[in-house]
Amino acid sequence: MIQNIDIHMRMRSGFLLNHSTFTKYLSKSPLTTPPSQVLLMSEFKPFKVWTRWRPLEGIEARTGEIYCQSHDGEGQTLSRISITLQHQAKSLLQREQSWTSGFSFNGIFQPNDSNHDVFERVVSPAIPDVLRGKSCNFFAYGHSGSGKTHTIIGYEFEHKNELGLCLASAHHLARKLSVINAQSTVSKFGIGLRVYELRKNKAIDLLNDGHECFVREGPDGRIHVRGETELLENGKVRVRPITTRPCWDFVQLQDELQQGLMGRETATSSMHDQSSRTHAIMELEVITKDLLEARIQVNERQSELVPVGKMATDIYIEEQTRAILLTADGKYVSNPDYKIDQERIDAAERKKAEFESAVQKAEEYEAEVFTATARVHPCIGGKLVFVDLAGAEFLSTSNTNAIKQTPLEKQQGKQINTDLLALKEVIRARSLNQSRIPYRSSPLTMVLREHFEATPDTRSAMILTVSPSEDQFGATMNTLKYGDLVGLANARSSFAPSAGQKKGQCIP
Ligand SMILES: Nc1ncnc2c1ncn2[C@@H]1O[C@H](COP(=O)(O)OP(=O)(O)OP(=O)(O)O)[C@@H](O)[C@H]1O
Repeated sequence: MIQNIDIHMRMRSGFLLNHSTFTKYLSKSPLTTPPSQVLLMSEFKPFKVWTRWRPLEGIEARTGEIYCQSHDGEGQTLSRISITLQHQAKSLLQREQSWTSGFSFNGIFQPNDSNHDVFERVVSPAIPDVLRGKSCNFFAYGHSGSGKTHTIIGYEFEHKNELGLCLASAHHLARKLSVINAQSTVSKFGIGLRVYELRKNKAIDLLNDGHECFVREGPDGRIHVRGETELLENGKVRVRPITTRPCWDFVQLQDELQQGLMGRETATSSMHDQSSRTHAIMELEVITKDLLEARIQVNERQSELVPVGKMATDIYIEEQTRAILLTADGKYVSNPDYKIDQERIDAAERKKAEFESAVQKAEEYEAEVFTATARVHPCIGGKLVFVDLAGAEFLSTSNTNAIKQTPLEKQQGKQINTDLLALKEVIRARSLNQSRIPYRSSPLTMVLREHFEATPDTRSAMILTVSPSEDQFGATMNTLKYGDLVGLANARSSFAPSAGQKKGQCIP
């Protein structure tokens, strides 16, 4: 029998992890985010912004190509982009027919650049960080059909040059780990793969037959993505974490990833009929067998604690309820015939404490395994996270090539746009240094918070995928404007004025 049990219920039922142990692990445990509700400027964590133009596709050639120029800033590593419509579009005002960004882009990929070129410039420099145990995140952002899936996952698995960033990174990382493994007799390092997609308010575990998971903010202010809670036959409750599949070589990982992604939902967008209708998140974490086993032990102990904690709460409530009476005029008064059985309550609390202590021990053991493995090599826990966002719908009436959608597909398109609007607001709030970042607006932004707040010394990046087709000018401009906001915030943060430097000197 499977039941969905709200994570908060575990707290109400008295299931509380030891706080210091809990905090210690959350920084490296999968799928949890730091508890910051308010992101202060001092905590602002920028990431790089790249743009990738995709080639013009057959039918698009009829409507023409956007005129695009890029300019490198003098003495800067950042570039700016100008785009102009070559043909007059009646639906747009004159001022809407061209646009120029600030110096906000770390690099611009041209239509003939391969996935391998993108990997070499964007992700490859981050691998040494991952091998030092850090976390690096890569997002593809762009409208439907602009090339996000092509970039992050890829479509041609037989051609090494066209592997998407996720697989190209896995290939690279697996090679590095095999060298490390050859030198170590103590630990064998592998890649723990997690693949899930966000559909509306749920996370779907693609490595576990599409089981539903829930994105929730815990009472500790952290975001948890956890699988279904099951009530087993022996009365045990199991809170399933999202699946981590250990992969010991690249071929195994590629098989697992491809298999998992087959369960991803695709449908017709206004641009094409194989559109990803969900946001897919792929995590590659450096793991060992011992670490995964220690995590399983933590999960087992937590599962054992849930019913015991609930029992303690139930007994307490039962005793309190028996001790009061409801009078005919609707008032609660003490029941003179019942004396609270404090011994019963205390016995249940003692049992709960015993199980809490078992959880704590399992967590401490996990920490020991982690620390001991990190002494062998610091790569343990290093993470690469790839996010293939569902494409924003291009709703312009001027798009004569738009494909017809069913009402359900239109509805999905609206949901995607709502999520991406929330993302845009988060990006805007960050770029304006607002004290409150609206991460709670959508499950997407809740999950992405961890990635947005990644440590400042990582090489995390957003890749804006854009189409050169004139009939997608508005969507392309919107994507570039998002990136511009992020890039300018990046510049502000990186070039925060030091003594003697004028405020805003590096910002156009
Ligand atoms: N850089 C590129 N080089 C060659 N082909 C590309 C490139 N980018 C995209 N394409 C092709 O364009 C089409 C649409 O790309 P893709 O499916 O990656 O878009 P998307 O942004 O993921 O769309 P959606 O959000 O609707 O899923 C695919 O056929 C893809 O192979």
